[in-house]
Amino acid sequence: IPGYRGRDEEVFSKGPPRVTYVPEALCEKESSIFAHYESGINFDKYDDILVDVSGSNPPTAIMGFEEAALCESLNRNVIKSGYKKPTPVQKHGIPIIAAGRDLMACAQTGSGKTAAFLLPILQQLMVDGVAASQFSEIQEPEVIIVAPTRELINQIYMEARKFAHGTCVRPVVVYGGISTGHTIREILKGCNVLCGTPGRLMDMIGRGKIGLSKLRYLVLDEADRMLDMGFEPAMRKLVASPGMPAKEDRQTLMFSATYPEDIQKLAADFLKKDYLFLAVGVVGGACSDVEQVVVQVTKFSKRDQLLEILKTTGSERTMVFVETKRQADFIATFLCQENVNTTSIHGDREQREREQALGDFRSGKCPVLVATSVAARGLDIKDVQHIVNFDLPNNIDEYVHRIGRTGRCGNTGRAVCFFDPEVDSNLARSLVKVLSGAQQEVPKWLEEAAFSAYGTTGFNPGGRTFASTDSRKGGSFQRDGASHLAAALSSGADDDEWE
Ligand SMILES: Nc1ncnc2c1ncn2[C@@H]1O[C@H](COP(=O)(O)OP(=O)(O)OP(=O)(O)O)[C@@H](O)[C@H]1O
Repeated sequence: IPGYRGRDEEVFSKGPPRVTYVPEALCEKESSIFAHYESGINFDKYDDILVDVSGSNPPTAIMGFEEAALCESLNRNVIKSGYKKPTPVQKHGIPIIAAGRDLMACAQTGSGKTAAFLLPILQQLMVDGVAASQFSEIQEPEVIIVAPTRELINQIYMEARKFAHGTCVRPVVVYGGISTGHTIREILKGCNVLCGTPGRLMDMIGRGKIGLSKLRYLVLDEADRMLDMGFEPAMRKLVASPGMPAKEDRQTLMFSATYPEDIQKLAADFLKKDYLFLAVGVVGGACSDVEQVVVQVTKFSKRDQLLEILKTTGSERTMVFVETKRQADFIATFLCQENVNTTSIHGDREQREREQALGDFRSGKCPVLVATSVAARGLDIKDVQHIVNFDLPNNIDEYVHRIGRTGRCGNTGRAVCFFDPEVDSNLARSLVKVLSGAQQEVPKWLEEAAFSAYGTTGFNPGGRTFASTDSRKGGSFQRDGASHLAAALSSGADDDEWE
């Protein structure tokens, strides 16, 4: 029989082929573990951002890492990471978490949210003296961290590994697109801090490799994304899993740069009643270290305009965001034909290819990365100077995350966005708000587009200078109707994790 290769061969198996990809082993050299880029000239300006903590009895903020009373190894790792002074989300977040409180924290992109939760959690594990056991067939982590994409959870894992270096706390990462056998072997070597995307995480729990009875910390990074329509069912399933401590018996921590009010309300289901809400600056505001430029285009002129921009950026790292996976392939191919060194990342590429693409971009081998929204959130890549929104997303929060891939940690960056009035006018109003909120110039034509798109009632682009908006306060935050729904539907189009 043609193609017959024996009874147990994959030829006859149903469903997608088995994933066999195993990522390369990580470099164990300290220079690699602690590799970092420098904070930028605006790092100290973080201190000028208004901070609002709401909820009862918040602990006092710390001013320096020494006040965090970290143990010696953690302190050493903080120093080796090049951190001299905490950012605002760390100054407030660290003592809140150390005090055992639940937290919903909102702080601008690139301002150090990851360390704000990792450091106090690791510190507590060190105090309690946990040690990963290699001899157990079921591993029971003290900490679970979830994030929406594979590359982001891997990055969080790398941060956890860095801060836990030289301690007996063992972080492990699990995500789709890599060999399940490999994942299980890594878990069984011992696991205190489990970083995972929801699909693979639930799979490991379902297979009985991960038990939840020792869980003390549940962290949702990009929390608004984790609780929108795409992932909410998985999160509900996770907290309802057998053995999962009730919310009263665990600490639940949520972080993001954006928090639609409806999501905040829903998030409260996962948090203790007396959770604290920490807002650094404007909830959902863009990072003001990113210079934002909006260019009016037509769908026919975009490609040439992109080429023009890339001529000026040269070998500086640039991320080009597009709306669909097909468009990503198409634009990447086009740029390669024009001799621009380009790679691409999106949900239809194999994990091996995705990691290669990100690696080539990080190293500078390919200075241009064409990406879908799968790369919009959380990724922290050195020296990304430019963002181009070739296609605008249909939701402003997504825009805020995308442009936040530059201008990180006090560095400056530039984001150009193509605005095609034929298709993008529904975003005009919120775009004007975000631009003015970040003290950026608003083009006259865009302001007009915003007026004509929505009428003038209640439209006050410059009005929101500081609006901490804990939804429990009743909220002064106004959102465009149905934008959250649109966001959920659109971002679901290229997110991870159901294998
Ligand atoms: N206190 C600090 N001093 C110096 N560098 C820091 C400090 N805190 C964080 N960093 C660095 O700043 C960069 C951005 O941090 P991080 O990725 O945690 O930002 P974020 O707030 O989670 O952003 P996003 O919203 O995009 O996910 C990282 O490279 C991190 O190592």
